[in-house]
Amino acid sequence: MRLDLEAKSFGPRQVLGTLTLSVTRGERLAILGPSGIGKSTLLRILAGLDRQYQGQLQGAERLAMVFQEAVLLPWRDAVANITLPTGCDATTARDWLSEVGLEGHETKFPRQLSVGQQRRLALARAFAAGPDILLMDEPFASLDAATAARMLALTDALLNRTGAGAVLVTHDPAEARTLGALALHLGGCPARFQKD
Ligand SMILES: Nc1ncnc2c1ncn2[C@@H]1O[C@H](COP(=O)(O)OP(=O)(O)OP(=O)(O)O)[C@@H](O)[C@H]1O
Repeated sequence: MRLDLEAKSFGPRQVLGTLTLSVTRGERLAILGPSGIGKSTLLRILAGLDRQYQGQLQGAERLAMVFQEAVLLPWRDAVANITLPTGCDATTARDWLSEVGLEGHETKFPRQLSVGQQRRLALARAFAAGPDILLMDEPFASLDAATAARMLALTDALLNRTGAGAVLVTHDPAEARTLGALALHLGGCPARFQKD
């Protein structure tokens, strides 16, 4: 996919300026920058969730998104949390649960899972959708350091195994390095990609 952005504004306030971003299967990008600079706004444009901008988005790739909060269906068990949004069958869902270390938790509801387990369920759901590109908005934030490191390693392994590309929004350059992602730094007003 490729985004040629000219401008993104909220009302009279221009948040993002001219920038170009392209990513395909097997490639990994990280969007870095301070709080409020426009990282999530940029990711929402890439995801097709925000169409109110000047510019062009190209690409027919299959996308899946992972958010900072797991955003699960509270009244459905772990398997249904994967089958309902993705349309995959229960066997595939169980396989993905096992891939993320949630074997034995198939019939649990989100509230019966720890925060780290809920995040892994959200990751399993994202990969079960068979994405070409995984869009991730701070998926490792607000986890304790050990859990975040395990999630990062798991994400790396699953991206390797599936060949999916990734765009990671993060505050943390170390996360970008661990994933081997090309780091793009947003800065300025309106924000653009800064040269290193
Ligand atoms: N729906 C909206 N309406 C008006 N302003 C918005 C809206 N969404 C975001 N903004 C503003 O756009 C700017 C960029 O927000 P964004 O959430 O993209 O930043 P961010 O870099 O992801 O920040 P953080 O790292 O804190 O999540 C902020 O100043 C924010 O207040």
